[in-house]
Amino acid sequence: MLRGPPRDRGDARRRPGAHGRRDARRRQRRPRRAPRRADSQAALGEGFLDVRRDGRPVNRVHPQPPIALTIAGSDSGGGAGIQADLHTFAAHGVHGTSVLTAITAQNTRGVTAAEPVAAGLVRAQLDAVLGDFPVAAVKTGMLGGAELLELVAEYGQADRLPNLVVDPVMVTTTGDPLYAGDPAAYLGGLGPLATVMTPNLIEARQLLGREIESVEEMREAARALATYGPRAVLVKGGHLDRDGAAAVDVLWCDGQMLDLSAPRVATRNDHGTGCTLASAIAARLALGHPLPQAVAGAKVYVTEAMKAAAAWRLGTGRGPLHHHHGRKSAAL
Ligand SMILES: Nc1ncnc2c1ncn2[C@@H]1O[C@H](COP(=O)(O)OP(=O)(O)OP(=O)(O)O)[C@@H](O)[C@H]1O
Ligand SMILES: Cc1ncc(COP(=O)(O)O)c(N)n1
Repeated sequence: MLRGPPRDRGDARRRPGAHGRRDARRRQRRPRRAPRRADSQAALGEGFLDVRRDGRPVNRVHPQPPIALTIAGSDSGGGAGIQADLHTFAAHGVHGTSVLTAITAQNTRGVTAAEPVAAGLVRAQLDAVLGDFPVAAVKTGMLGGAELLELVAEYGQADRLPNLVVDPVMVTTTGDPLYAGDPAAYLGGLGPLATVMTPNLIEARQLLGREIESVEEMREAARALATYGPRAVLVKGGHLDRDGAAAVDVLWCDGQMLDLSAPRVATRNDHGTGCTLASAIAARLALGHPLPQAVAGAKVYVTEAMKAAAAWRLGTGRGPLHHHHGRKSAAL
């Protein structure tokens, strides 16, 4: 279990008196564990979330949450894109900011229309967010084509996109194309700037121009993609062996290969799994988790979100995940 600093128990415990003195004696006896935190978080106040074994964050009192940014398209159905990312940030106790790159007319059955946001307006959103908030981690999703990809790369090259998680979104679960540019531009443009790239099987095939049919070939693909400069590459195996017992992803990180396996959830609600995974990684990086733990924890979070939504019928096609599983509604 990843642990943060001890919980702030509130004013009552800080008042002088018997309990206060007893607590003070206990604190003296117990050696204090040094909190782990990212440098970028030092400026953001105390504390980050504990994460349970099942990946759900433990609710802690934060003087203020860290901030993450998603640069992605809107999904009118609320299952993927910006909407999934902001749900995921909120579920992790991270304040979400967003730069909209495209508007899609989309539901659980597919995409019926999509328009990119003008580059000038994307730039204005980036300047508005990055010029004001101390953003601790960034996730990119749908960029639509070369123009916005190059624009985002410009901000990365200027060191303005810390802890950059690049989800090279090219096509939806339902088979609709979301990227019109050359796949190689992803590797050249964002590869060297990425902390981690998270292609699914189809995207990894397009990026490398070769077939990937097995976990061993996913490992080779992760190694090959890492030569373009990202610190880590996660090749996702959601589309491999759909009838198998496990959903296996492979992570190449700092020269080491890790297989991340989770029980395969029997569900038709798998819309937005890739967006959710990438934004959960970004949220955990913003919270100060080390990279491999951030990726492993994010995968557990996605598995639990899939399980919790398996019986939902929110649309007639492939529905969204339950991003806030394990949490009570604010209306209760
Ligand atoms: N049925 C499932 N049960 C458990 N985990 C799954 C299942 N399907 C996908 N996953 C996991 O979800 C994450 C996203 O994987 P996937 O390969 O589906 O990415 P993606 O295609 O980018 O997602 P999306 O469906 O949003 O496009 C991975 O960790 C993958 O292993
Ligand atoms: C705006 C937007 N961004 C990303 C996806 C990919 O998600 P999925 O493959 O689950 O449809 C999507 N459908 N829409």
